[in-house]
Amino acid sequence: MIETIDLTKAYRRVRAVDGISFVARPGRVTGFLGLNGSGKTTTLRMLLGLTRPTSGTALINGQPFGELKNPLREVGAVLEQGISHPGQSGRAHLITQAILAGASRARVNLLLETVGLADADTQRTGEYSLGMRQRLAVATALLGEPRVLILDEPANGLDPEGIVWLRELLRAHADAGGTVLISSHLLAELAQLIDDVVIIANGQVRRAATLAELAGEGTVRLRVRGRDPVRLWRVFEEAGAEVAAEDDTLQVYGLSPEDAGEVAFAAGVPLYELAADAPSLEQTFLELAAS
Ligand SMILES: Nc1ncnc2c1ncn2[C@@H]1O[C@H](COP(=O)(O)OP(=O)(O)OP(=O)(O)O)[C@@H](O)[C@H]1O
Repeated sequence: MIETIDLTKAYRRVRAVDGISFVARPGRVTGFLGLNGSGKTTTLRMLLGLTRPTSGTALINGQPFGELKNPLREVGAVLEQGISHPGQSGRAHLITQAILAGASRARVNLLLETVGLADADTQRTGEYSLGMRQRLAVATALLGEPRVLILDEPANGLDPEGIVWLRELLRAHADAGGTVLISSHLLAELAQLIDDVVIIANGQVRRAATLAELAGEGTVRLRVRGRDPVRLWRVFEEAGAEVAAEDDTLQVYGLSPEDAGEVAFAAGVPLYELAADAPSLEQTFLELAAS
């Protein structure tokens, strides 16, 4: 379980994180989403005891990171910056980290298999691709068999096969009762991976929901074509809609198809086409993340 309560980090000029409260539950994969600079990394760093909050609380399994008795056995993390020495092989890196985490050589072997690096274990990490480095970082995070996983932009650099691998790994972790918090600036990148979403903007939570709930939200877009686009544009705006044009088709936001039809009828403009597009998840995310 991960919980933040009114968590805040102020730098001299910026409130990087501004009163964030959310929960990531066991058995669920939670996507932590926001545009660049919205405060994701700062929040994750506070959860991991790497940045001190200005105020508020960040808890892992009910305790601040600094008070965890055996942190490497409770929480594993993949942060954005590289973690390994470029001259060290993947295996050597994992063995060093295993000593810190109190993990066995057998676990190192198992994890090299799990993350698909068994055939590249003696290669220097400096020669690894970005995707291989992400796999090594995930293996490192899993060394202490932690129940909580925190991953900052782990999908960066992964090819489609890597995304499938990550999805299966995170799903198995959550199904076994683990808690997973995974950040990204693209919802599309995580849509296949996550159960819940927490969307932040300017250091504040804009929406916390299940992915299924979010899929039912967002502004429906109407595509309208009629005899007199200029007049249609005006009457739709007068009815409170936002309107944009693409060739002779109007894109209308904020009206139902029924209302748009009635407005056009009242204005005496025959319609040739009226279609409603459900918003994509990405569009709904952007509406919230840019607000
Ligand atoms: N050490 C720092 N000193 C001053 N400002 C900082 C510091 N760290 C972060 N910030 C600012 O805080 C805000 C949030 O940054 P943060 O890195 O948490 O965002 P992010 O959502 O992780 O973005 P990205 O996806 O680009 O990593 C930004 O405006 C950033 O410039």
